[in-house]
Amino acid sequence: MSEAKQQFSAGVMEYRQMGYLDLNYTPKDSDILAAFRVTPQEGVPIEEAAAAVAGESSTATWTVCWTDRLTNLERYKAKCYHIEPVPGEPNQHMCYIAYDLDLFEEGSIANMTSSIVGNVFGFKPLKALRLEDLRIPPHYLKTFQGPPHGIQVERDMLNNYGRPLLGCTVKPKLGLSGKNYGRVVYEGLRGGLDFTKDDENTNSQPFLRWRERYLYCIEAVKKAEAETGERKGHYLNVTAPDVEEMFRRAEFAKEIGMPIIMVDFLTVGWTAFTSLSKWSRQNGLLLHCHRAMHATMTRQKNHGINFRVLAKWLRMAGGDHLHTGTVLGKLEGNRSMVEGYCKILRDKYISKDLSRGIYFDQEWTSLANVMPVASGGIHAAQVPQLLDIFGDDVVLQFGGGTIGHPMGVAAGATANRVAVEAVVYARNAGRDILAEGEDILREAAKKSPELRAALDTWKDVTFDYASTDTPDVVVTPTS
Ligand SMILES: O=C(COP(=O)(O)O)[C@H](O)[C@H](O)COP(=O)(O)O
Ligand SMILES: [Mg+2]
Repeated sequence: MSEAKQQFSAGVMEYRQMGYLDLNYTPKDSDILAAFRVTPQEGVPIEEAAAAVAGESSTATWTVCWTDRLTNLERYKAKCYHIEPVPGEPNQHMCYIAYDLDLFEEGSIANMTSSIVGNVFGFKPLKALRLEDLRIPPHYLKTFQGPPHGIQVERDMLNNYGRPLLGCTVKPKLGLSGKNYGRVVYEGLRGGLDFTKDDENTNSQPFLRWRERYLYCIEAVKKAEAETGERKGHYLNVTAPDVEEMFRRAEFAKEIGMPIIMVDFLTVGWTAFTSLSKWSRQNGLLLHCHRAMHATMTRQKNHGINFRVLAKWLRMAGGDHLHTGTVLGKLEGNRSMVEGYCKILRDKYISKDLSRGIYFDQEWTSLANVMPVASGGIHAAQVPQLLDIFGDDVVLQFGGGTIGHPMGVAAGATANRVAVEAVVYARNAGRDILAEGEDILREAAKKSPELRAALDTWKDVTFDYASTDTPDVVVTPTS
């Protein structure tokens, strides 16, 4: 039987016979490309596993369907065009798959995720599957709005240049009354922070309903602005049980004059998030994005979705801030990986760089960029390393590292602000902030009892655990 005829004979057929493996295919500029880490079940050849991933994430099912002949399946089939073994991991291969642009609805991350990370992750012949990276062509990017504002507009709104922005998550994150909550916000902002924020699960619980929290927070922001002459903000979390309620909260945040809101973009879902992003641009509010729930899919190296893919989708759907991990703090984050996420969020063009886990070149066309947020178990003594890792365009968020200060919340905020200004000043004067970091902070602490107390309290606190997610290819610097 000829190959074409065989392809349309009734019965079950291997995916590679159905044309989902095409190692001679040259991807088109307009194709969406995906890099999958594939671990097949024992006895399943990698070529079949790779073809199945391409098939199940595009047009295929488990048997031949006569309706396949009613369309141009050749065009709509995703094609695995390249397979390579993962160094040091005998059961894993990187499989590169190309998808035709017309497989995806314009401007819809919901549609893209239902396709590329849909059913295929539960497919029985695979032991594990991880989406490591995507190449999004300009043709598709231009159907997205992207971040409502971006880094430059944010700095202009805040009139704040040349240093990292400083934030703080209110703690305890649950249980405070509105008045006490507002006091933390006011103390943090008057002490020198630019932002304070609701935590991911601070929504509208019985002990503190959202409207009351919003009113106490705006009062604190306005008071701190009047006292310091600086622009301040508190990210009001608008995450809500339904979309209508989410917008009710966002509208109220705007009405009372808060310049920024926040949302847990994964738990509200891509459709709700994309609507909120468009609303934020139309209404001139910055949109901070907390990534609660991400580690359920990003943390294990052999299965799930790498965070860099979530970061790309977030930049497409449109957030102004995104949590990226801190490298040094209490939560997962290998340095090379975090540097890669920051490049994805901030740069206009990103080159393939396997040492940072970046599998494709990526041109961002005219989409605005996103401010990374380093948050989770960080404190003033780490500012030299944080500045070395993140540079200036970042929000450094110290929750416990502000509110846990022995002299109080405002003193905690002052310690962080003094540390950041001293290290930025030293760097700008040409000093080596990594080698001399401790001296730089100790010198600054001579005139700042707040910083001295912070250093004495936290200087030895580190979270030194092995990362679960590291690059496959480690490039050692030559000089
Ligand atoms: O509550 C905090 C940090 O509090 P603290 O500063 O007291 O540790 C944030 O929710 C985490 O940063 C989230 O993690 P990530 O930023 O990795 O998404
Ligand atoms: Mg939190």
